[in-house]
Amino acid sequence: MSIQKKRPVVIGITGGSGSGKTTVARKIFDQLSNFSITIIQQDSYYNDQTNMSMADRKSVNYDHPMAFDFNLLIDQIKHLLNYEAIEKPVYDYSQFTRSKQTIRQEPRDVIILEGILILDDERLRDLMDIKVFVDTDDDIRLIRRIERDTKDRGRSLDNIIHQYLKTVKPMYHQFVEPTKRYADLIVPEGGENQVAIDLLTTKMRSILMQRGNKEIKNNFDSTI
Ligand SMILES: Nc1ncnc2c1ncn2[C@@H]1O[C@H](COP(=O)(O)OP(=O)(O)O)[C@@H](O)[C@H]1O
Ligand SMILES: Nc1ccn([C@@H]2O[C@H](COP(=O)(O)O)[C@@H](O)[C@H]2O)c(=O)n1
Repeated sequence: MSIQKKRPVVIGITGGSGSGKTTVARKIFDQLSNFSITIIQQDSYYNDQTNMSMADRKSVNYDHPMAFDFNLLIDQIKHLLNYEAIEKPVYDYSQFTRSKQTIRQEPRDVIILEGILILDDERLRDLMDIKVFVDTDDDIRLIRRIERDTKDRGRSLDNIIHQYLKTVKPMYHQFVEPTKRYADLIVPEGGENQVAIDLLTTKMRSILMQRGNKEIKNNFDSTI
């Protein structure tokens, strides 16, 4: 086995809202926690809308590729690939824009990139070693979204249903679902699919070994 130049492994995990992307990302994180590892969420890279009125911010289509700052995301992933730290933006759902604060993200050997449209941009796809699509039926995703957005994002049922019918569902079928063709692996049952999680972590370990990335015992430094 030839040793390649040390470089972080990037795994992209996509799928519709509520499909189980975050759950899969966390399971991979846990299984590879002996490596230096982090999760980057595409939601952190929603456009900065500080200069817009609240009414305008609320009317944005958050499921369209134009809602995201892909240039910043790609630029920051490239820095992490060069083992350079970044100042990661923080998204504030309550304000529908980026917060003033940023979080310093130190470089890691494993980068899990998770979000609804990460496979939509070819430049971003080209930075990934493994691409995964979490495939979950629309009705299940809607139920999960209702539960999450009422509890965690303070949204009303009327608002969630209106947004789902107006943008979330049509954008899923227009932009998210078509990126399935770029995936190396399609995972039904999301985080409950232990076989898929094991296959992915085994492959990632093998790439990490090939690149000379070492396991760190008691890796207290790993962050999400
Ligand atoms: N396979 C599964 N079975 C049951 N519930 C799940 C499963 N995967 C995820 N969930 C739950 O569904 C909700 C949405 O999952 P999450 O991973 O946050 O989705 P996403 O990141 O794609 O929006 C969470 O409450 C999570 O616990
Ligand atoms: N202000 C916002 C920003 C985003 N959303 C929704 O978040 C979804 C993506 O996040 P997941 O964790 O669910 O994948 C996306 O479908 C947006 O509609 C929002 O509602 N409000």
